[in-house]
Amino acid sequence: MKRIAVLTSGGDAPGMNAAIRGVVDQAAHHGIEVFGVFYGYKGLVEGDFRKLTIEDCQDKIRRGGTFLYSARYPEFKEEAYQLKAVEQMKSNEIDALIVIGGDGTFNGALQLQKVGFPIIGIPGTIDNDIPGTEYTIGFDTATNVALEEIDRISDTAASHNRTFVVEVMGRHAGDIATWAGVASGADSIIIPEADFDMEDVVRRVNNGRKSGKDHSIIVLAEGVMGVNEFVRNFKLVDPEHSIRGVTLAHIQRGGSPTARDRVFATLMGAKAVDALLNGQNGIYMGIRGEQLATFDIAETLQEKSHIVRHDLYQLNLDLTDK
Ligand SMILES: Nc1ncnc2c1ncn2[C@@H]1O[C@H](COP(=O)(O)OP(=O)(O)O)[C@@H](O)[C@H]1O
Ligand SMILES: O=P(O)(O)OC[C@H]1O[C@](O)(COP(=O)(O)O)[C@@H](O)[C@@H]1O
Ligand SMILES: [Mg+2]
Repeated sequence: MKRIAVLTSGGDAPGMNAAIRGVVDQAAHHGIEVFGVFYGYKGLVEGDFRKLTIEDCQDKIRRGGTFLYSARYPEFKEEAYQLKAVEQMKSNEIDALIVIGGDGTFNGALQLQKVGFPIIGIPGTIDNDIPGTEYTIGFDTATNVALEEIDRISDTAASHNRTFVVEVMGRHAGDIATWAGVASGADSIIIPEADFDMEDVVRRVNNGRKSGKDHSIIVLAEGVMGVNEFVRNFKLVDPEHSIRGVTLAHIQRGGSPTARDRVFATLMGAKAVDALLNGQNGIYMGIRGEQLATFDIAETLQEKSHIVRHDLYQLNLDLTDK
């Protein structure tokens, strides 16, 4: 193996730069060249790539986003585009590809493997929604950003004895909501993985107030419903309640990555290179029990679905049941 390529795809996630740096520096350590592909699969199809140097990666570790840029490129679901991507890599003497992204990105990589091109995945998405691994790059930073914003909102909520509904990201996954909710001591956490009853939510909020709380926080995962709809529904049960809604949106995806995101991303980047050198293909790097673990991409995507931490969700239910 003399030359490999790396790309980032789907929603950017803080820590992707650390993973790219891990790939480039580990490859240099083994005397392998790395080509950086710009704009995910779009750049792969269009041949938008160039050799990355150690200098390119210097200092990127502390920056959010991805310096290789990202794209959502639905065309890549078509075989003709996949074959074009393989042709681009072969004509540039690229022997293997490392993809950093979410479940969609992994599906794209699987197609490349099916047509005979070696690939390795690195889970990069703030959603933490890839089956198998307990952790995806960017989840820790996004959760901490959400938490910091909830803390700020709590100051103004308390000053007016208000309830705030804070909508956080996660597409179909309740991970950011669960973790930011438990970490902020929220009165209620609403996630797509669990049914909820608005009467019960209102009861918990009002019981909290009767117990002496001066404000209330509800953390709502975007996959359930929009924050305005939630506030409207809340008011149907308790029309006089002083309640406001906030959507954190893309604020959660930006900013300098946490140490956890940088460290795991670096580890997975470096070990992805080692895996290619060991002849491995079609797997992704993940974390299980705080240790590096590898998972078969095809098997994982076909047979497993992501599971939110129901124990943490239940913990919050218990703690808010007065
Ligand atoms: N089934 C698929 N086959 C081929 N490529 C796919 C497939 N699903 C997604 N992709 C590619 O991966 C990209 C990123 O997927 P997306 O779901 O947007 O983000 P993420 O990888 O973060 O989940 C898509 O824009 C597309 O280029
Ligand atoms: O940035 P966009 O295109 O508006 O997409 C928003 C979505 O991207 C995410 O931030 C990350 O999701 P992916 O990792 O699947 O790209 C989701 O939480 C959110 O629903
Ligand atoms: Mg996704």
